[in-house]
Amino acid sequence: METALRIRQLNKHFASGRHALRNIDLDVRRGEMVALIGASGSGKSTLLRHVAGLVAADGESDSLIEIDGKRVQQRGRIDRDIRRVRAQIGFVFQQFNLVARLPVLVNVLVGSLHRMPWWRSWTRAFTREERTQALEALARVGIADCQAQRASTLSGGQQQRAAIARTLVQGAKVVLADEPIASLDPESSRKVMEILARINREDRCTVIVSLHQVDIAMKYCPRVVALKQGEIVYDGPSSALTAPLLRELYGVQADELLAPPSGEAQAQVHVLPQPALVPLAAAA
Ligand SMILES: Nc1ncnc2c1ncn2[C@@H]1O[C@H](COP(=O)(O)OP(=O)(O)OP(=O)(O)O)[C@@H](O)[C@H]1O
Repeated sequence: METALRIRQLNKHFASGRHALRNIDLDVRRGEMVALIGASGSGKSTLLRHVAGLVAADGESDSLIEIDGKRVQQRGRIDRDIRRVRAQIGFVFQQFNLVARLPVLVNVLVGSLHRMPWWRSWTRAFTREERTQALEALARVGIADCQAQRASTLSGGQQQRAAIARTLVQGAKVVLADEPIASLDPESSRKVMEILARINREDRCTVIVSLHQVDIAMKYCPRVVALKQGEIVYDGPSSALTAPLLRELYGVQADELLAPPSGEAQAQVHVLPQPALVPLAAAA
């Protein structure tokens, strides 16, 4: 088994005293597409930020996070070589994180900066080959015709697709998408999720995507990891995650996860067979 992500004993207390992540152990195999679900405040973003090496775990813990066998952080210390590890990780955040005033093509080309000598990255002297590659990535996500526009003029869905194109140019092995569809309409959400599923299938890119809605997770991700108050309460096939099981796991909070952004896929949750409660250990 090629492990794309390994997390051991991850704990995080914020300065406020909030215990945001509790004893997280998680392995994701290369080429998996995994949904991270949970009610608001359950720790999804905090977990992804730890995986990205943007936040350090509790110092006194025996924690470890590795991507593709390379250490992101251990015992609360971000690895010195984190830039090299991050070059393997593509980020797609809710807030798009594109440079608004720059053209879409340049935003996508930023994905290739880690392969360049510093002087070229400073002058943004991209080669013809790099530009062609960026255009191909934009074509794959269906927005090649927007390449010359400023990023700020794109719709939310288009900006998210540009962020995905940037991860393609980067050659990311693992894509971390933190609520990438949270602020999008149903049609844009569908497009973004389909593109993520396609790069997972076609490029064997490991995708870990945090989502609010279970119906979307079930539609696109074979595996679901569910968090509740910083703890993994379910890790298993999305097909086994039924509405009654969610209610059992989350109580009243389940309604937040079952509420559809549109009517689109919600019916799937209800037509599934009665739940076989999957114990955590067996599901992992
Ligand atoms: N920098 C911080 N300082 C203090 N507490 C924080 C910080 N970041 C997150 N938290 C707390 O940690 C908990 C988990 O937050 P997190 O943003 O990871 O949840 P989430 O599942 O991503 O929520 P949402 O779906 O609303 O984005 C919350 O209680 C939040 O208030």
